[in-house]
Parts: sequence; structure tokens; C-alpha cells
Amino acid sequence: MAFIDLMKEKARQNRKTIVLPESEDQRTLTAAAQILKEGTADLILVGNAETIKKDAAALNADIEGVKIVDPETDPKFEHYAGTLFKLREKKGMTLEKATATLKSDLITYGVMMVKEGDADGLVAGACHATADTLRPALQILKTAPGTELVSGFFIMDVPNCEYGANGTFLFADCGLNQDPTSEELAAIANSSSDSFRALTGEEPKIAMLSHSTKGSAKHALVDKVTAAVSIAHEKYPELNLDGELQLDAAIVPSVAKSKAKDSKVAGQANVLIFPNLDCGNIGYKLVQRLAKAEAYGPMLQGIAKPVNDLSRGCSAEDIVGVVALTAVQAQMAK
Ligand SMILES: CC(C)(COP(=O)(O)OP(=O)(O)OC[C@H]1O[C@@H](n2cnc3c(N)ncnc32)[C@H](O)[C@@H]1OP(=O)(O)O)[C@@H](O)C(=O)NCCC(=O)NCCS
Ligand SMILES: CC(=O)OP(=O)(O)O
Repeated sequence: MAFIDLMKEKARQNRKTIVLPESEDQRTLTAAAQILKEGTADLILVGNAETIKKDAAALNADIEGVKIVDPETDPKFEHYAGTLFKLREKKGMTLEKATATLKSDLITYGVMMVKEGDADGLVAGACHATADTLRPALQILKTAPGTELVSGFFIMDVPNCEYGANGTFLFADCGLNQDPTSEELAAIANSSSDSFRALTGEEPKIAMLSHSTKGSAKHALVDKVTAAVSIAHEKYPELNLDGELQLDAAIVPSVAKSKAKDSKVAGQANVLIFPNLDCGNIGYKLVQRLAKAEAYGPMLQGIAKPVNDLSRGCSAEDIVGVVALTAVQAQMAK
């Protein structure tokens, strides 16, 4: 069964409620209709009910059964405003600002619904840039216990591919941390290991990527990755992790034999940790667009409750997939 069909099957077994705050986006409404049809999640759309229903009808999207929450009329509005004020008071939030934010920013409204347990997870980013999608989640939900860094990963499902876990990979960080330190790269590898195992059921084999393999190039950029490998070995000795590795040495067995023959990860990696966000973001888009891979994300790891982003270039089908993965994350949330 394809990776995404397994996720949908899992999501259906214990249905979670996912909030989609971008009700003004046509792909979101099309996706909502498909999600309801496939039964992978119960949905909340945020916005004006009349407008949403009119827009959905124009798209022929059957959203019967979706819950619509309009901040203008929601009886919980005052509660959310008071809670947001208290949560962010030390950062200069006032009740007036909290009220104005919740009226004008539906993503923040959705995040407050997740915070207060009125939804199990949130998916947005089809029509908002990542910074605007993720900032409210980082500020309001904060990190999960025992985690200091939130990071962004993609599950990449590459067709006709013998590498990784039958063509399935986790790529990180492709969405959030722009220039992670060596310490942060090690933390991203640790979170990615957990995410990959939890979502795919496969044993993670983690490659710390670079333009160098085992000392083939000398540069401060390489040093950052080798330091991350040392930190990861020390802090997370249970991880099956190696580096620094070039991409071909990481995933292609014949190249691994010549470039890194003593490595237990080289040639078999299924979790790819990129040295910075330029590499991660460009890398996932190359694989998505040129290899026609399914790209689910950027999903967040290390955050207290499931909130996931989308690319503004996403399709309705991508939203359906990320909602299924979010529902599965919500099932696993403590
Ligand atoms: C997400 C992003 C906007 C956050 O940075 P920012 O706007 O400068 O906001 P701040 O650094 O003030 O962070 C806001 C809050 O989030 C927290 N935060 C930010 N990044 C975090 C991380 N990686 N892990 C945990 N918490 C984080 C901060 O501690 C801060 O909390 P506080 O306000 O309670 O003190 C920034 O990292 C970013 O723009 N990333 C790139 C996004 C992008 O364009 N990706 C490419 C397309 S996918
Ligand atoms: C993930 C990503 O690159 O998002 P966007 O395309 O919206 O910038």
C-alpha cells in the first residue's frame, strides 16, 4: 500500500478534529470535501459560514458535515482573547491587541482552538507564507516537553525509487530553521529519527548531508556538519546516524562503497538532514518537481501540539495528505 494510503487508513481508525483556517482558499475547500468523503478527519473551517458555503458551492465541493466557526459570532471568542492576552502578556500583548489579532488573523484563531483543546491539530499555509503560518504556533503552543527546538520536515514519497525506505524519505529541515548551529542540526536529526519511525514504522538511517564525504572537502561549512555528527553521537548515542556525507554517498549503495565504505548508514539513508534551509527547501522542491515525488509538509516536529504548514504551491491533494498525517500525529500526541 502507498505511504499516504497507510496514513489515511490509520487516520480513519481514530478520527481527530483538524482545523483549516484558510477557508478563503479554493484548494482548501476542495480538499475539505475530499477529506470528509474519505473520512480521515473531522474538520473545522474558520470564517463566515455564508461565504464559505457559497464558495464551496461554486467549486462543487460538498462540505456537508464540516463545522464552521466564525470568530465574529463564536461564543468562545472572549475566552480565546483572554487566554491569548495572558499567554503573551509578558511579550507586550494587551487584551485590545489580542482581540484585534483574533478578529484579523484566522491562523492565530485556529491555533487558539488547538491550544484550548477545541481541535486536535491545524493545517494552513496554502495562502500564507511559512513565517506567518508558523509564528503563532511557535508563540502560543511552544515546544513539546523535553524539546527545545521545533523544526520542519517533509515526508517525500518518490515514485519508482529503490533508495531510502522503498522511495520514502524524511527530509529536514526544509521549512523553519534558516541556519541551524551544529547543536541544532543534531537536535533536528534526533527529532527526525522519532518522526520517521512514528510515521513510517521503518528504522531511521540518518545521513548528515554536506558537499563533502568523510573529509573529501575542507571548509567551515563542512566543519559545521562534522561537529553536528560528533554532538549527535554524544547526545543521542542510540541514533543510527553518520556524516558528513554527500547525497549520492548517503543513498546510493555503489557510491557509498567507494566514498564511505565503513559507514553503516551510507548507501541506505532514509532520513536526510540538510546543513541549512537553503539546501533543505531547494532540495525538497527539486525532488518534488523533477522526480515527481509526493511531498507532505513542512510538518512540524518538537511542537507541543500538531500544527503543520503547506507550500503556497500545494495542490488540494497535498492538503488532503497533510491533514491525514496531522491526524496521525494527533493520535500519537501525549
Ligand atoms: C518561523 C520564523 C518566522 C520565526 O522567527 P521570528 O519571526 O523571527 O520570530 P521569533 O524569532 O521572534 O520567534 C517567535 C517565537 O517563536 C519561538 N521560536 C522561533 N523559532 C523557534 C524554533 N525553531 N523552535 C522553538 N521555538 C521557536 C521564539 O522563541 C519566539 O518565542 P517567544 O515570542 O515566546 O519568545 C523564522 O524562523 C522564519 O522565518 N523561518 C523561515 C520560514 C520560511 O520562510 N521557510 C521557507 C519556506 S517553508
Ligand atoms: C515549504 C515552502 O517552501 O513554502 P512556500 O512555498 O509557501 O514558501
